Amino acid sequence: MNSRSDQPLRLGTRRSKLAMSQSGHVADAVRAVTGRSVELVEITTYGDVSREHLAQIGGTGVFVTALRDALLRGDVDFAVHSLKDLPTTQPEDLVIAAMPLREDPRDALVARDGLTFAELPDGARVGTGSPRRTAQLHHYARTLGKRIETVAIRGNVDTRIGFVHSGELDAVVLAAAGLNRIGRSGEVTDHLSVDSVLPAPGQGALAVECLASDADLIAALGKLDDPHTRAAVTAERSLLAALEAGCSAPVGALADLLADGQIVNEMRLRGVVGTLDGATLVQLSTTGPVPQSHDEAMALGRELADEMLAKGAAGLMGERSL
Ligand SMILES: NCc1[nH]cc(CCC(=O)O)c1CC(=O)O
Repeated sequence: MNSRSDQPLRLGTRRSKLAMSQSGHVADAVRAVTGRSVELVEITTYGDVSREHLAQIGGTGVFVTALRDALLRGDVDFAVHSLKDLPTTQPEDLVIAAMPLREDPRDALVARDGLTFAELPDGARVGTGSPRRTAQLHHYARTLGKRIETVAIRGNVDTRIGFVHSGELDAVVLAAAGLNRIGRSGEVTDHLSVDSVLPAPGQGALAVECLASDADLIAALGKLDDPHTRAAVTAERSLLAALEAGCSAPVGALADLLADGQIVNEMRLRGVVGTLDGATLVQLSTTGPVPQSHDEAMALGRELADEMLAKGAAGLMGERSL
C-alpha cells in the first residue's frame, strides 16, 4: 500500500452529516476486513459552507472533485462517494475499488400529517430540486387523477424537511438511503414504489475510491465489494451515459435481480425519461442473464438506451423548465 501498513488508512470525507455517516460506516467495514485502523480526514473546500446549498441540488461536482484532488495529491488513501453523484466517466488515475451492498434505492416522501403521496390533496406543494423526480411525480399524480405543484428547493436534509415542518410545503421528496443513513427514516411518510418513481442511477449505492496504482489497497477494499450491486449500478450508469444525459437530466433507472425460487438468474433494467410536466414518459425495461463482467453490464445499459432512444427519449431530455 502507498501508506505503511502500520499506519492508519486515511479516509477523506466531506463534513456533511450524510458524508460523515457514509464514511463512518465504510471505515468500520474496512477496519473489520483489513484489521487496519482507519482515520477520517475532513476535506474542506474554499467556500464549502456557501457552496453546500448548490451541492445539495445535485451539483455535487465540486465536492467530488475536492475529494479526488486529495486522493491524487496523496493527502488521503481512499474516499467514499454517493454513486449517484459521480459522473459516468471514471478518471484514469482512480478506481472504484468497491461498491458495497446497496441501501434502499427508493425515493421517500416526507409529508405533513403523515400523508402518503396518494393522500396528498389536489394542488399539493411538493419540494424537490430534481428534474427526474419532478417529471415522475407529476406523472404519478396524473395517474391518481390529480395535479401537484412542484417547488424547486435546495439545502441540506434538515433544511428541506424544515419546509414541511414550517408549513411552507406539503411534502418533500428525498432519497430513502440518505435518510436511513443519518437516522431520519422515522420521518418518512411514504416510500415511493419504484413502479411509480424510478430512482436516480446508482441511488442508495456508495463508491469506495482509491488510486489506480495502489494495488494492495484495491485488493483490501475489494473485500467490501458486492458484485450484484456493482453489476446493477454499472448497467444503470451505462444507460445514463448512452442516453448522453447528465446528472441533471430527468433520467431514472434501476436494475434488480429476478429470482426463480432461490436461484437468482436474471437482471432486469428499467429506465425512464420524461418531460418535466410528466405528460410524456418513455419508460422501458429489458431483462437478461445476470452480467458476469463490467462489459456485460455496460451492454445491458446500452441496449436499453438504444430502445429508449428509438422511442424518442432524446427529444424529452432537452427542456429545462416547466
Ligand atoms: N444529490 C444529493 C444526494 N446524493 C446522495 C443522496 C442520498 C444518498 C444516496 O442516494 O445514496 C443525496 C440526497 C437526496 O437525494 O436526497
